[in-house]
Amino acid sequence: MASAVVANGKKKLEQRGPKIGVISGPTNPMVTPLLTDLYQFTMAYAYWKAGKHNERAVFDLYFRKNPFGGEYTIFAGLEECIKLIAHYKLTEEEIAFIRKSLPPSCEDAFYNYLRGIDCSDVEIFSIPEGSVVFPKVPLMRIEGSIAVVQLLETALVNLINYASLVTTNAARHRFVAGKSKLLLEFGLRRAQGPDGGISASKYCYMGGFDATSNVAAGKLFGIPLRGTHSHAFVSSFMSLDEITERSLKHLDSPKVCKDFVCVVKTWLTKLKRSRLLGGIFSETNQSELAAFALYGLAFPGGFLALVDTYDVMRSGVPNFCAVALALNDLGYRAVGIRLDSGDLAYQSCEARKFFQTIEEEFGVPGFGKMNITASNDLNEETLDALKKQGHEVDSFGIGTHLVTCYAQPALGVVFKLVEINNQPRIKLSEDVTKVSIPCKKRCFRLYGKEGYPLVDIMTGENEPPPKVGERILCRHPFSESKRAYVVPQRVEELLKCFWPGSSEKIREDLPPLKEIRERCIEQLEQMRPDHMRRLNPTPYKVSVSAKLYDFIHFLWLNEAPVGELQ
Ligand SMILES: Nc1ncnc2c1ncn2[C@@H]1O[C@H](COP(=O)(O)OP(=O)(O)OP(=O)(O)O)[C@@H](O)[C@H]1O
Ligand SMILES: O=P(O)(O)OC[C@H]1O[C@H](OP(=O)(O)OP(=O)(O)O)[C@H](O)[C@@H]1O
Ligand SMILES: O=C(O)c1cccnc1
Ligand SMILES: [Mg+2]
Repeated sequence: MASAVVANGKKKLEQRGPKIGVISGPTNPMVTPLLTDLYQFTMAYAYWKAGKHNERAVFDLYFRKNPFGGEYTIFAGLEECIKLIAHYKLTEEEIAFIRKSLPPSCEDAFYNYLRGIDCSDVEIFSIPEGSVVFPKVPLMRIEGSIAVVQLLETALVNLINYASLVTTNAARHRFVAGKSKLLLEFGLRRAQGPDGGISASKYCYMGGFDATSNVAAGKLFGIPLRGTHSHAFVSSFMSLDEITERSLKHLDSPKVCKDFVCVVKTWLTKLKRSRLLGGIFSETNQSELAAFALYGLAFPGGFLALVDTYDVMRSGVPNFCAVALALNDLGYRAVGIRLDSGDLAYQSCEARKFFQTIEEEFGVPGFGKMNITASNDLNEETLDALKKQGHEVDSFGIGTHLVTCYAQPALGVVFKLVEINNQPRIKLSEDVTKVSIPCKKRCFRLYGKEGYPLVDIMTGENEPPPKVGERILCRHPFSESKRAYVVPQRVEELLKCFWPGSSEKIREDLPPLKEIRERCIEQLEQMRPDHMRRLNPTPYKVSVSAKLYDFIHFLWLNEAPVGELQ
C-alpha cells in the first residue's frame, strides 16, 4: 500500500503510520510532467517499444564538485521534488502535445501507456533537505520503472540544482557576516525571472538569511518580510512645505503634537549648534529632510531612512537624527539608517560615532545603538573585507550577487543509472571524477570523538551497516592508496524514505521551511572549522566500503574494453 496522500489528486491513498500529511502541488505551476527534455520521451518510447519500460531501475542524483571554491554544499529542493512526484500525471492535453512532438511513426498504444503512468510505484530515498552534503554521495536515490524514472530526471535535477546552489551561497554569506548580523535578501529585481526570485527568497532563508523584501515569497512560505525605502522616495520631495498634515500623537499618551515638522527643525538647529557635531555639517538638504519627516509621520514606530541620496555625513545622517530625536520626544524609537553607496566600513563608523555623540550629549539612552543597514553590490568578498577593516553595520541587504549566484552560476548535479533489474551498472569516463559509483547503495555519516562528522561512507545495500565503536575501513572510491580506519562514535544513515512507492516503508515528513532552516544552521555549526574556512578549506572525506571498492573496480575492468597496440 502506498503512503501518498495527495491533496487534490486522483489517487487518495491512506498514509501509513502516524505521520499524516497532505502534499500540495509544486509551488511553480510550470513544474509539470512536460518540464523535461525531449530525449526523456524519446527514450521512454524506445524502452516501451522494446518492452523494457517496466524494468526496475535505480538512479542516483548527486553532484561532483562543491561550489564557490568551498568544501561543502547544502542540499535543498527536496520538498518541491516530492510535490512533483505526488502529483505526477500527464493530462490529455499534454499527451496530445507529446504525440505532436514525436515522429508520426510512434504507435498509438504508447500514448495509452503514458496516460496510465504516475509515481505510485516510484521509491525515493533522500538526504533530508537542509543537510550539509558532499560530492559523489547520492542526495537522492530514485527507484522505479526505467521509463518513468527517466521522465523525472530533468525536473528533479532542475529542482535540486539552483535550490542547493543558492542555499549554499546564502550559507556562505552568513558564514562571513557572522551570526550576530541581520541578513536581508533584496534580490528579486535582479533574479533570473520570477521563479529565480521566488526560489532565491525561499532558499536564502533556508541557508540562514533572516528576511526577504520579496512579498510574494513572504506570503507563499511565511518568510519574515523586511525593507527600507528607495532613493526615489527621497528625491520625490522638493521642500518641507509639501508636508501639510503635520500632527502626530504621542506614543503613550493622548497628547498630540500639532507640528511635528517644527520639532524636527528645532532638533536640527540644536544638532547644528552642538559643540561636537556642528563642525561635521552645516546646511542639510531640505527636500531630504522633508522626505524623512514625512516617513517618520507615516511610520513613527518603524522609522528607517536611506541616508546616501545627497551626502551621508553632511546631510543624510543629521537629517535622520533630527527626525529620530523628534520622534523620541513623542515616545517613539527610530529604527536606523541604510547606507547604499561609498565606503560602507568608513561611513558606518562615522555614523555610529555621530549616534553615540548624540546619546551622550543629549542624554538619549540607546541612541548610539541605532541600527545601520548596508547594501550595494555586496558579496562574500565585500562582507569579508568589511569585517577585516572593522565596521559598524548591523544588517546587510544583499541582492544581485546572492540570488544570481554570480560567483558560480550552476551546480553540476547529475542523475546516473546505478542498477537495472538488480544488476549494478557503471558509467566510465576518461575523466575519473566522472566515473559513477554503481549499485543500489546505503550512505552513512560517521562521527568522531569530538562530535564532528569525519567521513561519509557508501556501502552496498545488503552490507552490514557501520556500527558505533566498530572499526571500519573507509576507502577512496577511485584512489587505491587513500584509505583509513574509522571507529565511529555515532553513525547517521543519510538516505531516508521520502516516497515509498508501493512498498510498506514509512514516509518521512516534509518539515516546514523554518525547521529545515534550523536543521541547516545546526548542521553547519557541527562541521569541523577547517572544512568551512573560505581560504583553502580541507576537503571532507567521502568513501566507500572495502566491498563496494572491490566491486567498483571489478565492474570497471569488466566494462572497459581492452585496447590493442599495433
Ligand atoms: N569598505 C569597503 N571595503 C570593500 N568594499 C567596499 C567597501 N565599501 C563598499 N564596498 C563595495 O565597493 C563597491 C562600491 O561600488 P561603486 O563604487 O560602484 O558604488 P558607489 O559609487 O559607492 O555607489 P553607487 O551604487 O551609487 O554607484 C560595492 O560593491 C560595495 O559593496
Ligand atoms: O546591490 P544589490 O546587492 O543588488 O542589492 C539591492 C540593490 O537594489 C537597490 O537599488 P538598485 O540597485 O536598484 O539601485 P542603485 O544601484 O542605484 O542602488 C538597493 O538600493 C540595493 O543597492
Ligand atoms: O527594502 C529595501 O531597502 C530594498 C529592497 C529591495 C532592493 N533594495 C532595497
Ligand atoms: Mg545597486
